[in-house]
Amino acid sequence: AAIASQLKSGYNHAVSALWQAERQLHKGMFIYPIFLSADPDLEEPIKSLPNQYRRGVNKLIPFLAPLVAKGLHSVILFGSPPGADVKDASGSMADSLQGPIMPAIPRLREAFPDLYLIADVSLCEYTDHGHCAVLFEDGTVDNEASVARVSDVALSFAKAGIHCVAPSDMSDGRIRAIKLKLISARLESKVAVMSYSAKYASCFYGPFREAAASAPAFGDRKRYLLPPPARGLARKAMTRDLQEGADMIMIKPAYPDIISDGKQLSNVPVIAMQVSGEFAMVHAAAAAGVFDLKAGAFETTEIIVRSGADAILSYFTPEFLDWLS
Ligand SMILES: NCC[C@H](CC(=O)O)[C@@H](CN)CCC(=O)O
Ligand SMILES: [Zn+2]
Repeated sequence: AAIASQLKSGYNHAVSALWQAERQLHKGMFIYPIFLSADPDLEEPIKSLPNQYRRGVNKLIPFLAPLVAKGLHSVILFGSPPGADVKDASGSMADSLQGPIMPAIPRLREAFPDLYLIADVSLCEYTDHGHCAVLFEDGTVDNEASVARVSDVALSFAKAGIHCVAPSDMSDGRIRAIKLKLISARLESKVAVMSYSAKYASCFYGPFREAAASAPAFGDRKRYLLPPPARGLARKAMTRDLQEGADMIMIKPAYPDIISDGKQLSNVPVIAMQVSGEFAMVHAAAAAGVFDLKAGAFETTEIIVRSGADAILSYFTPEFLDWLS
């Protein structure tokens, strides 16, 4: 019994301590969130998100080149729309050739042939009401119209050459609708669907909404994003999206228990997003002297990976490309 009680021998060296980590951080698991502007030459810092910028494609390509050389494997594109004057009820700028995403996809594919390109599919940056949905007159979500619109946007991105569409709207049935449209376009084997399956009505999205001008004009997202105390609903949403054909499922914010549940339920990659507020909190804590920034970035990310995440959307991606060998 005394012998079994000895633990320290198992991690008494950096190498055996490394082996205690069932899952290792590596560059290939980082997906860098990009705020893409419709103005091709724009490059402006985002106040609420340390070291993050809104960029047009002409500035984004030279910015990404050294990161790709350092081992960046994937980016996810979030549109930051040209301005409120072009927003409307159905978010028509989302997949417009005058919008931020459509013109950039072929440019990025050509500039970085090996980079895995993901596009967020959401309407909130483009709708005049700021919701990730199409609404009825009374302001409630019209699920059928939302599914139709979101799946059309996903198909547009697919036709433009994106590798993976990531619908973040949480409309019921949008995964099946997107899959069917990809099949009808003969793109079902070329374009993956990464479903934001367990997306919560979290307070941790604040900095993003400032970055992408995507805050709801009225009300909140509580009627279509999951209530933070919910756990069974997340399991139900993840199971449903997997049955509808999701190639990967995403959890956001990066809640460890929900990531762990997702890993149990899923035979495909489980992706976690360390969202803007979680990222900004690490910076704010480090600035307040609570802990060293690098230590905080590593530990919060290692917790996400320990919980089961196979890939992570992280605003710390550029730093990890330097920190990881
Ligand atoms: N749909 C895009 C914005 C959405 C938050 C929201 O619903 O407002 C998240 C991305 N899908 C924000 C992510 C973040 O905060 O980093
Ligand atoms: Zn949205």
